[in-house]
Amino acid sequence: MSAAGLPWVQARDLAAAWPASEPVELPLRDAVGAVLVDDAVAPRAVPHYDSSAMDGWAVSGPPPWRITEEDVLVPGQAHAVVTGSALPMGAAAVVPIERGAVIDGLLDAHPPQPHAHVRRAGEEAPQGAVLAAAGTRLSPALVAVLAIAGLDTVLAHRRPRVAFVLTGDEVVTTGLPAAGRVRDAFDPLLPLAAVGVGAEALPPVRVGDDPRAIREAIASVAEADVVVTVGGTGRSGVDRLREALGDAEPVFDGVAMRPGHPALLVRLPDGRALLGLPGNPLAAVSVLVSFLPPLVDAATGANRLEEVAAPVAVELPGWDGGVSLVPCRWSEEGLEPATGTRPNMLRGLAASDVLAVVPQGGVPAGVDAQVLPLPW
Ligand SMILES: Nc1nc2c(c(=O)[nH]1)N[C@H]1C(S)=C(S)[C@@H](COP(=O)(O)OP(=O)(O)OC[C@H]3O[C@@H](n4cnc5c(N)ncnc54)[C@H](O)[C@@H]3O)O[C@H]1N2
Ligand code: MOO
Repeated sequence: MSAAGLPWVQARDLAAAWPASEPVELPLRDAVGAVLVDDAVAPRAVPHYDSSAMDGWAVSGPPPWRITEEDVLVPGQAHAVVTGSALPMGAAAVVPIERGAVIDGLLDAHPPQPHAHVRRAGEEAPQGAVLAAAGTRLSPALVAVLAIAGLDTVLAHRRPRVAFVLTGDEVVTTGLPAAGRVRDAFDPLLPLAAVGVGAEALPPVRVGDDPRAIREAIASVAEADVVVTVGGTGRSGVDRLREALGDAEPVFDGVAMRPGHPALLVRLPDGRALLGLPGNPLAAVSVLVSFLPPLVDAATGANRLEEVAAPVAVELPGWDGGVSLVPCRWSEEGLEPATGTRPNMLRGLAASDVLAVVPQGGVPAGVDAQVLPLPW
């Protein structure tokens, strides 16, 4: 195995330097994961009217209260309300249904505190408040905030669409494969991992080890912002990815990382990014988790490479050739490396929470290692 390749950190920086997509006006329904170009501002107070927080009666003045259907209350009057009802003018508080009794049209209850069970207009946000600042990635909860405030669209960099092109004549999708054949490991793992890092995943496309078919498959996913291929990154006669890529501009071809050293990133002639994952499943995930998050962040103009670190429970030895990505699980003692982590294996990954990034010198027990969270 060759140890040559671009240092892992530099390869991440190149992915993170990808140009951002053009901002678009997005309906809120499509805005989760998008990054705001402008501040999202409350067009009016939230909530925009005084309302009841309980089913019961809006009341004015001290008890007892005569029940009325008038929209304007004077002291001594009560009006039936449900949760969310606009309060009648003149109402000072709400008496919950379980705290009052009506006899002969007269409501009696303990006198409520002023504003008891009343939601005041503007109590969540005044008009003009910044609900989400420019540069914020919209979570589902933030989109709900914008919807409640009455917004319909936002100007944002939408989350990039990622297409997967899975190569390999030997890959089968059902049943027990014969010797020399292998069951597909990547659908739905890779699409869900892409969603987990903030992208939108298109259904995977499958092709054999044929350069023309690979080229056509890449062209067929024109709606994707990032194309991720799997397999064919090697140098054998059946590894045809580079041939399929033709004149695409290499950004990096080979990274000093283990597993995953054949990783490649190219700029397609139309400017889109193509990330090539090696076929070995653990290597493929290691490359995806290393380079898709910075590509997604860059596409949305976010450009943040968050570094998370945690102590390791036992020494993690280094590798002379570059960075090792080691599947680990959290324990009370720190990160514990999994077993079953050869590049073609998956059980160690399935038992892990993160990939620890181990530099050439290794990480002694008790010392922090950078970690990449597994995106599921
Ligand atoms: N002479 C050398 N041989 C290899 C080297 C090397 O440096 N010199 N590197 C090894 C490493 S490391 C890797 S990783 C692989 C890279 O392989 P490719 O990207 O060319 O991928 P394939 O040859 O197509 O497949 C490799 C392996 O992965 C399995 N595979 C492919 N697709 C799937 C799938 N959808 N689900 C499950 N498994 C899949 C495939 O059957 C092979 O077993 O090269 C090494 N060799
Ligand atoms: O580098 Mo390979 O990608 O170990 O399996």
